[in-house]
Amino acid sequence: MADVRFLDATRVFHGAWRPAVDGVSLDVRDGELLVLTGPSGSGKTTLLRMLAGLEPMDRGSVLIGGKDVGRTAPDKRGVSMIFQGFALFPHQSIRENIALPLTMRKNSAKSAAARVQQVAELCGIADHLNSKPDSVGYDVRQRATMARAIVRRPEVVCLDEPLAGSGVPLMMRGRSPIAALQRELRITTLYATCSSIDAWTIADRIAVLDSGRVQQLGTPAEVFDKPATIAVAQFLGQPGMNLVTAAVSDGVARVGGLAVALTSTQASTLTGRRVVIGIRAEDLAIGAEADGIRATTVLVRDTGRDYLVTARMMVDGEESDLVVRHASGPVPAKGESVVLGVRAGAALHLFDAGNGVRLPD
Ligand SMILES: Nc1ncnc2c1ncn2[C@@H]1O[C@H](COP(=O)(O)OP(=O)(O)OP(=O)(O)O)[C@@H](O)[C@H]1O
Repeated sequence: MADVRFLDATRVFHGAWRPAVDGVSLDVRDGELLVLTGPSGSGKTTLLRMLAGLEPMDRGSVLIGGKDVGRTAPDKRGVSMIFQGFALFPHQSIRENIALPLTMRKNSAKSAAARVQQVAELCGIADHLNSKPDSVGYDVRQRATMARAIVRRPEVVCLDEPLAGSGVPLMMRGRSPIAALQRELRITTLYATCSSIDAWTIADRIAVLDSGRVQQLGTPAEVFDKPATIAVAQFLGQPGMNLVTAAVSDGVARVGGLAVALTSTQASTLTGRRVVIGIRAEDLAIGAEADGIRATTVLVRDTGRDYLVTARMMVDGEESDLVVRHASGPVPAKGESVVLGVRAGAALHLFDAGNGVRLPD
């Protein structure tokens, strides 16, 4: 096993107007499950492919276990890469699927069989080796995917959207056997996903990418509680954070009936005269404050547990939508006027509207 270090890793595809991966410096700890997340096209796959040696680097370097592998052939890097979906061949048994990386390298049949058995036992699927992937459950299929990834004893495993297209329902995805197995095996793993929910539930640490750059690196709680940029705030959470632009005068940001006093450090850090106030849906309440934000309900969605109410407000002549998680009390009808207040004790997030960076708390 090994740690991984990207230093200024950069990849510019021919004809592209900006780098796909743009000066990424990132340390992945030995034995860690690091989730790379961010919107589609943010550079997750390209970064993994650079680590695996499948994509050249235009600048920067990548080190595995302290060794620069820039000139090391992909099959000598000790990186195992699993692409989208479970990627198990349906017509082959689980035994054959796990053995594939060995048979492709012409290992002797005897040693391959012994290694497959060993890995299957390690992954808790020895009883299913003769089954076809479609005839076993979700848990076994994920474990078989991981078994195939580690059969050649890699130093690092890369999983690129392993659940995409797998038909795994969202409610099951948080209970990830891949993540559970990774914790048992403690093999350094990079896991790319567009799903902030997957990232939140399985990661030791999350790296949020946007436009090829790492926006923030931290534990799920750190990143969720204190998003470093507007891009991270928008991306993480279901629904994403409400963001409202407010003008600042005399150290106070005002929008609708909402007034937020900036600390002196925040005021001196601000590069312009506008902030973006971030409020999570669960931190807003309907009809809580007479001096709250006046808005009109435009959409009400029943989640089964509560309601997500979208209310439209006008800010400087422009429409802006806020989503409120509404768990109790009368549900407003579409078209109804409402007043939105910030719940007592709720965390408000302040960002510099000029550069999108979080203001110091
Ligand atoms: N082979 C390629 N040639 C040209 N451009 C590419 C190539 N591969 C990726 N890109 C571009 O590089 C950027 C990053 O793509 P990448 O696939 O790494 O992002 P991603 O975050 O993994 O997205 P997704 O989640 O959709 O897979 C995108 O703008 C994409 O269009």
